[in-house]
Amino acid sequence: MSMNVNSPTDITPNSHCSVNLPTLVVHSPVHREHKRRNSEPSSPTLPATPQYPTYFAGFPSYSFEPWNVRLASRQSPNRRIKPLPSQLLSSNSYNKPPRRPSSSSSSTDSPAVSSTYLYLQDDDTETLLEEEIGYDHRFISNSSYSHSTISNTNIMSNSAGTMKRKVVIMGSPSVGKTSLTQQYVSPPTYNASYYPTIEDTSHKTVNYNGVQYECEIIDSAGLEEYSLFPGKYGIGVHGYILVYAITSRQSFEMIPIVHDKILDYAGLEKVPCVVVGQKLDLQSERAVTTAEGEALAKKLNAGFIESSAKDNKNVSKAFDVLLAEMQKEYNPAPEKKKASWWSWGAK
Ligand SMILES: Nc1nc2c(ncn2[C@@H]2O[C@H](COP(=O)(O)OP(=O)(O)OP(=O)(O)O)[C@@H](O)[C@H]2O)c(=O)[nH]1
Repeated sequence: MSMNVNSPTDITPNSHCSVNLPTLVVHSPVHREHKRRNSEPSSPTLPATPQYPTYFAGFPSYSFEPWNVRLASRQSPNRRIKPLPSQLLSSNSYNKPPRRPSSSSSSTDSPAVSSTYLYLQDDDTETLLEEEIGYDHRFISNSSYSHSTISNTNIMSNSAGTMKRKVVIMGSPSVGKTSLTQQYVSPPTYNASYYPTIEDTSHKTVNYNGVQYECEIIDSAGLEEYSLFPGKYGIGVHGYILVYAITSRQSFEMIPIVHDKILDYAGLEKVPCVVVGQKLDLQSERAVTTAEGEALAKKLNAGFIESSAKDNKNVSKAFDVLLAEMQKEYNPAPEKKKASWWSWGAK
């Protein structure tokens, strides 16, 4: 606000005027932090806030201005950053979702969510201020913001205490993903003919380690090295079966690539996985040793098994290994109570 001042007599104690004075703006880290914490009030011209009635209810609303906000997901601080989806940029405002519970939380189960980082980009200094949020990727990847589909597996699927598990089977073409799935879901099923899969979903209820799981198993199309990772396989998925054929070196080399794509998409350091060396019956054509398979699985922090869908060998074990990995991640056994000091003396 400014006003021309003609002479000193124009200025009276009550005159509504101000004089243009140089303003010193200091953008200290404290100032930026203050800005970040007080980013709540937004311009009245901003479009309406999208509503997330169930999942995001009860969390404080965050409003951002498009020129200094950028949302990115990443696995670790040095990883590549995904661009902000246009629909979120245009929305400008959303409710902050709940934090992702850590695997050590006392909850019996955890939601299949991805850790995502939210960056507030300071317009003056380009400093990235970040805030970790627990975040379901459907939030950004589904342009219709259809939150009715968000899975929160903290909730038991029914009164009998069954837990839902969504599993995706991935790997190179023709390694035996479909054969493995079919043999598991409805044994004995084995088809020597090869029909490339586009996508197939099947269900099986299993009891593992005293817990009943309702598994949704998605048999995906074979991936090539430069295939784009299908985003839908990074959403609400609890675990992955990464399949190669022991007869194909190339399919084995695809495993870390697929694994990396999954982590990249999910923005996580770790996802429950089992590496499966398929076609175990074809020993004479073996191109990948068991030790190599084990070493790779260890490197990827995954379970490992070799199987033959043809002979129905280790097929259900492959799924059990994944269930074990998922149990470790989502519903670990409660820590044993430490003996208190007085109980030592009582012995
Ligand atoms: N010898 C042997 N052949 C197998 C085994 N599993 C699958 N096959 C054969 O390998 C071929 C491919 O099997 P699929 O199960 O269709 O492989 P896939 O990985 O689902 O293939 P895509 O749909 O292209 O991704 C078929 O001819 C199967 O009969 C196995 O354990 N042993």
